[in-house]
Amino acid sequence: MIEFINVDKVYPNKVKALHNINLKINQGEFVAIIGLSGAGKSTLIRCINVMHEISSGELIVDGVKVHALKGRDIRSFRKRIGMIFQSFNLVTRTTALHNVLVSFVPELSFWRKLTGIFSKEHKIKALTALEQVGILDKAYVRVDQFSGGQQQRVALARTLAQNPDIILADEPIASLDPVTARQVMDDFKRINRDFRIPIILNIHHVEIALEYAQRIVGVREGQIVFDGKAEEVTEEVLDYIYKGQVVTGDRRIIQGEKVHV
Ligand SMILES: Nc1ncnc2c1ncn2[C@@H]1O[C@H](COP(=O)(O)OP(=O)(O)OP(=O)(O)O)[C@@H](O)[C@H]1O
Repeated sequence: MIEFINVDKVYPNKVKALHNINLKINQGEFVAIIGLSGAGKSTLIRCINVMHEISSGELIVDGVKVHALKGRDIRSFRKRIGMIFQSFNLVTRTTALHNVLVSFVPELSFWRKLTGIFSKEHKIKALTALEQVGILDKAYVRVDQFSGGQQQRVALARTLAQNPDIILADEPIASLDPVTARQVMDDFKRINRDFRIPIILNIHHVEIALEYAQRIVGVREGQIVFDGKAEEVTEEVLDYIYKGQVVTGDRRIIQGEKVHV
């Protein structure tokens, strides 16, 4: 479980990106974070794997007090969390298989690092991960010959090969066309369903978020202003998340509760 308790994040330039975040995400959930550009979505996600440190409050992941981790403990904690980026972060001049194998480099013995020879076990794990995202037949193709969607699938395979406890994705479909974006979202959904890995992603495509995620967290100006099921997200809720307006005049929705104003 991921738990934010009264979390604030203030960047060194004094921008307060998160204000008093209280959020619990359970095993197996598929959560989409939505909100305007600059609302704090990336910051929220990146605090979970300590790419950004929280400024105050507590962040607890599967019993680990993440806010108290230091040095080597941060590095080993990060290994348990898969991270997918908009830009894929692949080594483009090499094959899909090699891109997945690269994720095993930190655990190789000195001579294997030196020779670049991966074990049979690592190769099986890498090929299995490529099969899980449906591109096993392209294992030996260089990724610079891949479409954006295929590249994102390689990135997902690389993450899966690490057996992550949680998958975070920061705008994973932002640079993909709508058809390819849905294929990548299908992969996320299948992985979430088959392995019960919680998936937390931030996304600008609201209609895709509502189609795929079970739970929607709306962020505005660093605060959670909506937290509820995808089915509960109406036009009115979207107006509230994106514009701060209460369209029908009598309801305000804060963290899943409907508060009369
Ligand atoms: N490294 C940083 N240093 C200083 N300020 C930052 C940093 N990263 C983000 N910010 C600021 O924090 C606020 C939240 O940014 P964040 O990137 O989390 O928003 P976002 O909702 O993910 O936006 P987008 O959808 O455009 O990616 C913004 O005001 C942004 O300018």
